[in-house]
Amino acid sequence: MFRSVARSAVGKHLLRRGYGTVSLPDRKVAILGAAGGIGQPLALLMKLNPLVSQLALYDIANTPGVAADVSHINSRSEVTGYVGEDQLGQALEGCDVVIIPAGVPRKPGMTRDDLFNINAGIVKGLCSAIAKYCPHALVNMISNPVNSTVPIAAEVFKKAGTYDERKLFGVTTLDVVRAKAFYAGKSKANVADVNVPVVGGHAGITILPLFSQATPKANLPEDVIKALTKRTQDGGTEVVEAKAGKGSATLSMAYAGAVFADSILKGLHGVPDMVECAFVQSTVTELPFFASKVRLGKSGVEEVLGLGPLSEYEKEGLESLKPELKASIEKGIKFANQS
Ligand SMILES: NC(=O)C1=CN([C@@H]2O[C@H](COP(=O)(O)OP(=O)(O)OC[C@H]3O[C@@H](n4cnc5c(N)ncnc54)[C@H](O)[C@@H]3O)[C@@H](O)[C@H]2O)C=CC1
Ligand SMILES: O=C([O-])CC(=O)C(=O)O
Repeated sequence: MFRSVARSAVGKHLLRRGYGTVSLPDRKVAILGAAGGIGQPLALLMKLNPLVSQLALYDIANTPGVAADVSHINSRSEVTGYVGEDQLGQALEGCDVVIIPAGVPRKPGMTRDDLFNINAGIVKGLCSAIAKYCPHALVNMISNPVNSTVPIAAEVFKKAGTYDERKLFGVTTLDVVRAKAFYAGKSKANVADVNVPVVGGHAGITILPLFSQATPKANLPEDVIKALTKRTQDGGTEVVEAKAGKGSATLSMAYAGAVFADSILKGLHGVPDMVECAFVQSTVTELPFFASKVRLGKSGVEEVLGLGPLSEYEKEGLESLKPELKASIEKGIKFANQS
């Protein structure tokens, strides 16, 4: 364990715009896979979050350096690095939120499902440890294929008797981030004002942006909506190809992961109306897991919101995505129960 203490002078009594003037509670956040392409910038961004008091950085290698580096930033949280499986328990103990970007990324020509064979086992092992050491933590799953790793996590928690559907999230925020950026580009709206829900799952056609509900309204023609939809669905592949064998999205994902974790922490803190899209246990469709808007609160998911009115194009997209999403969910459930 590598403890690098750089407590900020302001301690837990913070006076920050947006966080209120009251003293902030202690919150421990762990990042599993913290030395990776996503893990490192995500560690940086979580170090900047005043709602975090303890930041535990865990990986199978290289965490001491990342923890030492991040710990020198003069913000609130105390940073501790943990390396190797025998330190995983210490990293997790007392955690309120666990963020998981552990596992291998895609190379050109691969689908997210091609990562299943390696990442399913990694996620299963990490979730078994979460069930043991911090069974009440909220879990933000980034590792791909999210459409399968979230069901794997749910099964592991069910077997351990710790499953709480309000506390498990597949992080699909990057799809929303991309949809917002691409829509702003076409509609000429101020990107900071743009909102676009993205539902379904997190792979190819299972990613369904609802541009008919995008705000500010722009009345974009059908061919532009179709092109925006395709670009959002292929956003990950666009980055994988541009990186040409050096991995997939890391910086935009770290940003998205930090945005989502901030909303989760604000929900825990009682900030009202925290709504994010996420891949959660759901009855919105006949599928057991589905990404849609969820209202976040003191126990995690407070309410899974419905899809709202869909255009004909989106209705078709919804029906087309279901078989693939169903198969990915079932693959995860089967894996968790057979091994
Ligand atoms: N949900 C989403 O929107 C996105 C998900 N991803 C996924 O995130 C994952 C990580 O991507 P990168 O950070 O680019 O990969 P990376 O290879 O740069 O980093 C992964 C890290 O995980 C660590 N790791 C491997 N096994 C581990 C274990 N058992 N316990 C703890 N750490 C372990 C590695 O040592 C490495 O540091 C990939 O599966 C990728 O597909 C990537 C982008 C977006
Ligand atoms: O495309 C990938 O493999 C990584 C990912 O999930 C994304 O960037 O959306």
